[in-house]
Amino acid sequence: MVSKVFIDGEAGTTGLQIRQRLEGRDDIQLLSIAPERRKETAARAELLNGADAIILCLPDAAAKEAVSLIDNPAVKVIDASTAYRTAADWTYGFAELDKAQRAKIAGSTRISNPGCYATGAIALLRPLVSAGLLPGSWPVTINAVSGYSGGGKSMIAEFEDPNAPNYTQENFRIYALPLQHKHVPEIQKHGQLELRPIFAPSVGRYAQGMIVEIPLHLDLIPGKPSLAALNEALSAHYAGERFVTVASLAESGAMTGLDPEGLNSTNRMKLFTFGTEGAGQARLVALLDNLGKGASGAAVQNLNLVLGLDEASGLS
Ligand SMILES: NC(=O)C1=CN([C@@H]2O[C@H](COP(=O)(O)OP(=O)(O)OC[C@H]3O[C@@H](n4cnc5c(N)ncnc54)[C@H](OP(=O)(O)O)[C@@H]3O)[C@@H](O)[C@H]2O)C=CC1
Ligand SMILES: CC(=O)N[C@@H](CCC(=O)OP(=O)(O)O)C(=O)O
Repeated sequence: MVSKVFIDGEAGTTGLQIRQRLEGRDDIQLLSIAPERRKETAARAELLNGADAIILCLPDAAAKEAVSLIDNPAVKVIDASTAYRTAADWTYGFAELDKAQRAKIAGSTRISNPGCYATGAIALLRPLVSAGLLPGSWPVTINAVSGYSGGGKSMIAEFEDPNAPNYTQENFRIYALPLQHKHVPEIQKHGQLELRPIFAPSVGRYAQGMIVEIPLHLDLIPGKPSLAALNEALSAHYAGERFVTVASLAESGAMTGLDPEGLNSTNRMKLFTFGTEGAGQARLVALLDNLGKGASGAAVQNLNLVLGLDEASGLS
């Protein structure tokens, strides 16, 4: 059976990458809208209701409008925006969240694709909170760096196009200084944190690739977990997963640095537990492609699940 898929916002950064991942597949027929009609309500409504599955790659307001245009109850929706990531009636599209999530995604018609930073942070936090190694009440801080494609077409122009009104020659900057980044609510909810985490993101002068890290004072945490215990809990949680892997303590211990571009163009994420055993501190790190497991790759993984196809189709 061939499933009909419509990507609303297919000309954007996330939409284009999803399109590239789906093109050439014989189990999927891509429905397209004429570029000049891509913002016309009537044209979009027809495709939004005529597809088996749709992927929304739009700003939040446009994503909400698209959802309001759907009246065919059979249509399966994957939304890449922030609009529904903490909504109770939507399923969070991180298949590796816990043992039940994959089946929940497969059985849902409303799936919110996680934020890129949130994917890394939740991947590190959730298993440790679930295993009781990190109390949900712990004051968590999260630091991260992203390539500029994370800001979509406008940020790509800011860094690449000297004629863009916002063109910059900066090599690096921190941002989200009022501590109100849009990913914080989903990190808090799906990371099972009672306290709102402090999130300190930054962007560098490279296109794509992301590092998300959580430093911990292990000696202050009840039970004083060891680095090995953290590493074991992460490894156990992701055992058998194809797209999320955990470096062994030996591998992490032998490393002298980490390149944020290391998993570019893949749907993979790798987790590391850095530190010196016995020294009471840990630096937990997630490496992923903000446009891969952080966006388009995850969207295709969710599409495969919801259509009952091989979860890894079109993904590496
Ligand atoms: N970039 C990333 O790393 C990630 C992005 N996302 C999310 O995905 C969504 C899309 O982001 P991104 O691809 O980066 O953004 P882009 O700005 O690159 O693309 C957005 C696209 O949506 C189109 N669009 C805007 N409004 C409408 C509308 N009313 N009707 C139809 N099309 C519309 C835009 O058209 P036009 O071409 O005219 O501008 C553009 O093509 C956002 O919600 C973002 O938060 C999620 C994870 C990661
Ligand atoms: C570098 C940069 O600006 N990144 C974006 C986040 C990436 C993104 O688009 O967030 P979603 O995953 O929620 O769509 C930001 O911080 O707003």
